Amino acid sequence: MAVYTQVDDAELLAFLATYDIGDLLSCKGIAEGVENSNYYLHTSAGSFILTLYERRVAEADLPFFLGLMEHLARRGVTCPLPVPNRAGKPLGRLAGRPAVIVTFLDGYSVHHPEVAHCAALGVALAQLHLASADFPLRRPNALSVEAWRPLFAPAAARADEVEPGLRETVEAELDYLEQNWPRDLPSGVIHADLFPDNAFFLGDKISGVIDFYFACNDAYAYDLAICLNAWCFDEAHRFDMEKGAALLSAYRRVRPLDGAELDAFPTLARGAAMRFLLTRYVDWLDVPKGALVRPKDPREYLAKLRFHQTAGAFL
Ligand SMILES: Nc1ncnc2c1ncn2[C@@H]1O[C@H](COP(=O)(O)OP(=O)(O)O)[C@@H](O)[C@H]1O
Ligand SMILES: N[C@@H](CCOP(=O)(O)O)C(=O)O
Repeated sequence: MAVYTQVDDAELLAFLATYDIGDLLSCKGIAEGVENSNYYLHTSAGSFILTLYERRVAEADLPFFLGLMEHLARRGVTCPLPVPNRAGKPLGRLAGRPAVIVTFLDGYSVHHPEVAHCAALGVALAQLHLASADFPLRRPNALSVEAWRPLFAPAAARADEVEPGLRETVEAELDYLEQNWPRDLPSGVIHADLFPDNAFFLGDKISGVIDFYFACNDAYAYDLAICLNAWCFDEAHRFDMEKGAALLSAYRRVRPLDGAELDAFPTLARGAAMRFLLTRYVDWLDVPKGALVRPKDPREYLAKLRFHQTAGAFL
């Protein structure tokens, strides 16, 4: 359960009194997610999500994330909308944390996506890229290739506790990625964390996308590579060619990839595996005391990285 910050009742009621969202009927910590503290709020006016932003979210970036959700919603991408408080502001403070209330989205996330889900995601991702193209704010990707070595270095000595040989694998791969990382690909605002738990479905159709707190400006094809890794491997971490083909061809029907994006894709897929391997690895070693959270296994992304190191081109 991702609840890092416990909110006491009196504080919560005082916070909710600054909103026009009816009377509180129930408030429950949410048993998913790893980054922020999320609570499900049921009020006399409906359902909402209360998010308290934790260690990886810089307060200065919140106008980008909240503005992006409003921008995408205006362009037909179903995503949560920040609810303004009585003073007209979406952002408040609760239990010492920046906090927002957003609208609740119907739908469910699929734990084991099928081919049809991957195809639907490909369309939704391409539409998201087109819809965000004229979003005026910018946020560089704070977790791109330049950030990976500084993220790993302080924790490198403990890598073999997680998996023998992990340190050497990561260091050699960082050398490769730093030398070969593609630049000047078509870029814009990307979601950067569109995992199955962040896409909601009703039937085979995507009903909404959540969790824009890693969104940033970066290469569109990198976002596609992140999704390929997150959606198109089976539970034993083996690549599923049919799902990969479904995701990529559905994406390309809405937003074609150019030659440079196709050439770069294998390296982007390696980088996308490295990025989640590293954040999972550092989180695995450092679960905050008292947090109700199930850290995600870095070895899943080590397996995906190893696949891409040997797979070469598959587009
Ligand atoms: N707007 C929303 N509507 C419905 N459920 C939501 C919404 N936002 C978050 N959730 C629920 O909360 C969980 C955690 O949210 P998420 O944004 O992924 O958290 P984190 O940033 O901590 O990873 C989601 O998996 C989902 O079940
Ligand atoms: N998707 C990331 C972790 C971020 O968690 P999320 O619940 O916000 O998607 C991973 O799987 O490592």
